[in-house]
Amino acid sequence: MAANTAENFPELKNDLMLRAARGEKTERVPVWVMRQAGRYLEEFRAMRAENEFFKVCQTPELACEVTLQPIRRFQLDAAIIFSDILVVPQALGMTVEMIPGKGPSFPEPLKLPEDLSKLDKDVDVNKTLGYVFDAITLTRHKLEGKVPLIGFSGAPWTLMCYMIEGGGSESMSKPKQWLYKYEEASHQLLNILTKVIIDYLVGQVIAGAQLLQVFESHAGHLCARTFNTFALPYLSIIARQVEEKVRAQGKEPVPMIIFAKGAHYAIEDLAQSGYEVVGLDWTVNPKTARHQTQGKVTLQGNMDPGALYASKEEIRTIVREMLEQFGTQQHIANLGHGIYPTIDPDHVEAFVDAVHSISEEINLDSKKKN
Ligand SMILES: Cc1c2[nH]c(c1CCC(=O)O)Cc1[nH]c(c(CCC(=O)O)c1C)Cc1[nH]c(c(CCC(=O)O)c1C)Cc1[nH]c(c(C)c1CCC(=O)O)C2
Repeated sequence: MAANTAENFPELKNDLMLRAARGEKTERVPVWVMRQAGRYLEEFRAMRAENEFFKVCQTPELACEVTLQPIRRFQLDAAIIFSDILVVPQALGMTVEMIPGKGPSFPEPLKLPEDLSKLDKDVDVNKTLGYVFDAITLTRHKLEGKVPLIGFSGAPWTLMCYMIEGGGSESMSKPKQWLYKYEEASHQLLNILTKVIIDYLVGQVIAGAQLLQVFESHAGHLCARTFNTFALPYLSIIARQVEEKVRAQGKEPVPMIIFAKGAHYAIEDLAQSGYEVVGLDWTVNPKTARHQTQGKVTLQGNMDPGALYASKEEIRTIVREMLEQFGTQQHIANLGHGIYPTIDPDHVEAFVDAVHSISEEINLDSKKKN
């Protein structure tokens, strides 16, 4: 079957991630790693030496290749399509550059409410982001059903941060000014983003994505009050409308993961916001999160990304503690944020293998006891 059509995909051989996300029983804990395709892999660095960052995103064959790199090396239970959250501001008409050693940069960030008129408000995602859909479809075929493929988008507040701040920042003071000075314009921008994000995520499912993760990476710059006003309502609309619109297109909805980094104050609300899975950063105590979410959702996370600097033996000890705290059901193991570029890939292997072998062992022990 042609690799460019979103049909007749190879049969899925490992559905652990999907079962865990839906709250079904799993014989071992599935695991994947945020930024699992990235600079800690020499084959990724080789690809980047030849190709500019957004060129990799925009070329389905290259994005597919990079997505598969960690899958070839490690026994991961999911692949995540190689792209970036900032392709959405690009689709809205903004210029984004990826500057080596610095990160993303917007030469013309939004400064005042009137700048909203510069954005393309009627984005046709098939035209502007069709390359991501093509990369997803190609990757679904090339994965040969080995593991499911995760699609993703940045969340409205997080994208608003970059579009106004113009890049990374310690304080995100410029977008925060908008929240307090230009409340109406802030909601206008968040609505523009929500609309395109919904279309974008639906398009990813139609193209073949089997789970979706929404990255609210800058939730930690908000407080409970601003999160409830400027982030949570939009996150809920996204979960609800993506499900409805996927169904309306005659497709089965896929499980959705919300990762709101730094939103420890919102875990109870996030568990009721329409997502099947709530991702936790490494500052959250798994037992507290279990208590707050009461089995309503699957939890994802949350080993300190820095723990991959520990020895392989120490990594096993840390993984065991993490699994004991989460329990082995309704859990998807991951780091609490993206992997650092200076991590030794052998330690990623130790992490992945430890999650599998230790969770299986705990499950067998509890079966024997019963
Ligand atoms: C905030 C954010 C961005 N991008 C993303 C987020 C949300 C996750 C998070 O909170 O980290 C999401 C993202 N970015 C990338 C992926 C690919 C899929 C994966 O393997 O996880 C995903 C899921 C590739 C990338 N995106 C980027 C890289 C490294 C840049 C390079 O290759 O030169 C990769 C592999 C660049 C990027 N892109 C972004 C930043 C701030 C940076 C620079 C930071 C850095 O240098 O690590 C924006």
